[in-house]
Amino acid sequence: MTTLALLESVHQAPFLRAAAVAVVVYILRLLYRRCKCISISYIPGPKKSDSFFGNLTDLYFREVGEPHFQWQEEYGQVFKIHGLLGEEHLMVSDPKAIQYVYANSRSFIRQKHSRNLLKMLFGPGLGVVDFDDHKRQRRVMQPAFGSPHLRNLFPVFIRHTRKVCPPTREVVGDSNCQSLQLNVHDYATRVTLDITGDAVFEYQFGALDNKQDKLKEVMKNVEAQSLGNNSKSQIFISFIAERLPEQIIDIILHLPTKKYKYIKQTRDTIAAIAAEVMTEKRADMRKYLEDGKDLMSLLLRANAREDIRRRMSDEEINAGITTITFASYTTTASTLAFTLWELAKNTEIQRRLRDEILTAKRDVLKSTGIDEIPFSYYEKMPLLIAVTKETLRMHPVGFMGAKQAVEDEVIPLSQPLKLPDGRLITEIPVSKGQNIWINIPGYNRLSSIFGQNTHEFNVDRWLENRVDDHPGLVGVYSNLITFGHGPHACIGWRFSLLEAQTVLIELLANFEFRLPKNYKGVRRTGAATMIPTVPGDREAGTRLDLEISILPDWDPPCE
Ligand code: HEM
Repeated sequence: MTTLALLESVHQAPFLRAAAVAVVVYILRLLYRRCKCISISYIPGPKKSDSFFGNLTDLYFREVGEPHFQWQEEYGQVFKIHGLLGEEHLMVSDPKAIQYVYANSRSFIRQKHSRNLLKMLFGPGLGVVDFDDHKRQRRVMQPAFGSPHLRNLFPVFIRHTRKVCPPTREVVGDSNCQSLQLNVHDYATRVTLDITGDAVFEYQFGALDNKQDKLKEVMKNVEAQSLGNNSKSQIFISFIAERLPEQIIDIILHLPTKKYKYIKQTRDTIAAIAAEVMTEKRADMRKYLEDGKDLMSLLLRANAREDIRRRMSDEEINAGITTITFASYTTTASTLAFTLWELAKNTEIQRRLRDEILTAKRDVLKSTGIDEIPFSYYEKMPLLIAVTKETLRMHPVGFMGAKQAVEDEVIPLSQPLKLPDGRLITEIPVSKGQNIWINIPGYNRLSSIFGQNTHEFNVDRWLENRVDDHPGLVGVYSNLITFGHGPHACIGWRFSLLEAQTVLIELLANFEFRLPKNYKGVRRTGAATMIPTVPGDREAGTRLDLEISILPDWDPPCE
């Protein structure tokens, strides 16, 4: 193609025109930033792996954690990595720096490509909006995720959890040998989707009854095949496309690539479900205008307000439903699957945890006559809590802490950083637009916080050493950064803990989990969240196979 023909096609195709403008603006911005001199060039860090893509190929193509741990080992808690076209990014696992970046939500917001991707998928929901819009939406939704309301939701958790066991027992029981290899992620996804729908919106997805095949199929594809970047050309297209002005990002969804085709399919499917939820609830509007603390009542009451400072628009409510659905069920399902994987590898811990669960069940049955451990009792189950914390530490599924400075800022450090010329610095000035990655996998493995051998799954660090006794560190739960920190920290962390623990109790009381006979490992793959995949076979989608067998002599049975 001649230069003239190329220019002509750029001129004629709106997307190419927008892309060309984005590249030019980007290069000018880069040059401007270089001239302005608040540079981080002097900070040590890994060499580029690729002259064009910098270290982004490490971040996207290697297993989640591998580059994070390697660089942390080599350069410490603060280092520089290379982005596309010579851009320089900061990566931090320093607790004080993390605290500062997360807590100052007016100075640091989600990186633009990540914000655009979420906006494309869900619209202007929590996680995408910032500043006053974020404060307003968060204030409306918060009561639905507080401890008092969760108490009301517990029966919903139990109801759906109990639906997992009978069909699984049937499938395993029919297999002649009383054990079977199953994709546990699939079961976890179905139960968390059903719990989210019912507990949050009183909507019955029916995934455990195989009613929501379309959504499940779409979501399986979107995570494994399109929300990450699987090739250099995908990194490049995402780089351009997801940096376009927010007002026109929707045109990207018409790009003829597999990635955006899946994203569009997903968006259309979940938007249709959100619209269905809204229509259904509006038909029964009076019920929601009362004093309920469930999310639907809170959203619809906010929608009906006259005061625009407290009102939520139809578009925001739709975005709220889709954001919560996605943020809730994918994350908790993968966390559950990683928990079962750790228990399959550590059979002695699995045995001890099952003992704790069965003892609790017997105690409760004896004292109350009810075969159901109330959630207030979970606090008296130290191993259940330790297994949960250790899994969240080892496998933080929301692994991408992609932040960007909105203005020139100075980030403080908890310990001095030694520069190559011998100088020690205790803070890092950054300029407006600087990309910062919170090294979430790396922080969760810091031995200064979590003790020795942090790459090993060891529940004793929580039982004996009480590593969460350190006061004033980061995170909303036990010094872990897994649920984020500050105003944008996970709104559903308590919901997720209660849900995962309830499902785990039921599964371990009924089944034993082992590594499958042809076990080839599990790959922690980066997409929008961290998902388990089969090593060397991303096309197989999100998958974690384990060998399951029915436990003998469990009484009373699960339903
Ligand atoms: C193990 C399960 C989960 C993990 C690891 C997780 C992790 C996270 C993280 C790290 C963030 C912060 C992102 C940032 O810094 O911008 C976040 C935000 C969020 N999470 Fe979760 N999450 C989980 C479960 C849930 C559940 C169950 C819900 C809802 C029921 C939920 C809803 C949200 C929402 C709405 C946000 C955006 C909050 C905001 O920007 O104000 N998450 N989550």
